Amino acid sequence: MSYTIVLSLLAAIVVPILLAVLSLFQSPLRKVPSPPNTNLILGHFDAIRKEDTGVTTRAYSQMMPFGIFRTRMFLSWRVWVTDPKALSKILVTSAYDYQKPPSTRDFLTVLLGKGVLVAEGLEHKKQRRALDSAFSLPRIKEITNIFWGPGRNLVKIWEDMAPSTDEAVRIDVMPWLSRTTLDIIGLAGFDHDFDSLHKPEDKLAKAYNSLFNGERVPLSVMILSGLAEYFSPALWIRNQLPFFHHIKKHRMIVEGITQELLDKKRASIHSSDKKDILSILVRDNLGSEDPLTDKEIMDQCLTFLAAGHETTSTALTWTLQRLAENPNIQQKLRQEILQTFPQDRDLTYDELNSLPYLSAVTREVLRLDAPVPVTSRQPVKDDVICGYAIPKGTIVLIPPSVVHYHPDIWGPEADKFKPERFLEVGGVSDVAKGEVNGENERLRRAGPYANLTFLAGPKNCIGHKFALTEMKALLVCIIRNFSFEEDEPGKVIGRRASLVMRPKEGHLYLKMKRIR
Ligand code: HEM
Repeated sequence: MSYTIVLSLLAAIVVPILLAVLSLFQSPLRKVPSPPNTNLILGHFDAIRKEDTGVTTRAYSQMMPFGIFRTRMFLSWRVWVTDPKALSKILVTSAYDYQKPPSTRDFLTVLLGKGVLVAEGLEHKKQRRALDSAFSLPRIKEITNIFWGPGRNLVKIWEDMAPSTDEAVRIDVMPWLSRTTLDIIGLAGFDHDFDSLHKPEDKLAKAYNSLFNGERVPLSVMILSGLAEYFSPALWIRNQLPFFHHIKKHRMIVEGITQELLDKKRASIHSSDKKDILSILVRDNLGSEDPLTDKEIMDQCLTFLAAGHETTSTALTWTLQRLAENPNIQQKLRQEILQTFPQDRDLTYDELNSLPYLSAVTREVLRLDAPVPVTSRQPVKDDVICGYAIPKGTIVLIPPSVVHYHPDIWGPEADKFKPERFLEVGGVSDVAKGEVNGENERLRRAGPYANLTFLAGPKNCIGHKFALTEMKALLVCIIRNFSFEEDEPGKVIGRRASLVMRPKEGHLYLKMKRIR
């Protein structure tokens, strides 16, 4: 009897693996160009994992003809797409036929619930419709004033840490920026003051750090996620690992706090004209023919907290590092801010956007250090991309960290930090926006798909205007008050992507000095 059970179990595991091996040999994906690799078991994944985020895949993409290439991860192929026409199909025209893979959606569901980041098809359209007004330009203009409070709190704390204009202090900027953006999303998202800048022991801040600042995703989780493509119980086994229990535990803490916020909001919704995202959502929902359920609203809250917090703080962390590495650019930015607005006061949305160099610096950092370096999709039916047959279920990877560094698109100095490229009339920026015809034919063809920081199409980042405005407001606060130097001049800071692309060592030290 037990012999039969063992045999059945073995068959349940071995047969799908054998079928997977067989399908590799029969797959039409074999025709997609692929860089060489020598690791029989892990395939290209081994090299990709060992290097800093983006380094290996950038090398692969430049080795291959432009537009599409294939790598192997264990027993399955991954197809990387950088061709603008193909990207426009995957992200825009056929966006709902290209879904997030089940293992990603399952992972995000454990982390955030079933908010708009996880939803697909009609469910996604419904959720996105419900959220659109809260993230529209007029709303962002209304909440820009909220960004200054946490910005000024940060400046005050850093002033206390760096009391003199003569002496620099060594500071890990990352946790401070993370707390600042958490406080901002608390106020702008829910009209709630977490004040995590002053309360490092804040329950939510701690739970969040545990969720996002944790260890690298373990190899076992990656292997089981890969295996799940052929053997679906692998997903269940993966979700029993301690890594997932850790996530669930901290998520429950975050969920408890957001439930309190939602209850408070509901209780006062008729008597308030608050402009925060949750108030607008709850208010719009009252008059909607197709309202979101309580659970759906809760899950949106978790999604904003996650999507709107670490992405922006990571982008700001990289901005300060880039400015420390480039003192001339830092000085030019400071000059623009001080000359245009000599008085230190809260700026409006339009005033913030009247600073072209600030805008160029922000865009250049988001190009080179895109917080989401790669995302994935899976076609729900067979398709053809760049002339190659792509069977239903293939994992298609869309890598901003490759596209943004491609010399064919961004020119021979693609890997250089050069905010000026966004200021040249008829230069890369205008061409990428599709506004003028530039000299670089490839860039002109790439148009909006040259810059994928916030992706494109119906599932693009709903918070991109929020994020850009928040980054600019915080940079104005910081750069007019402090200067930054590299901690170890010339040292290359490694990049590591878990959910967002952070410094590999888990911290980012800089030398900071007060300016006045
Ligand atoms: C620099 C900062 C940010 C970056 C680089 C960024 C990037 C992205 C990217 C690449 C996606 C698409 C992911 C995918 O479909 O695979 C996305 C989606 C999303 N982002 Fe952001 N984001 C940022 C800030 C924000 C902020 C501040 C918020 C909210 C306050 C936000 C809310 C969202 C939401 C709700 C989605 C899901 C949209 C949908 O699927 O319809 N993001 N973001």
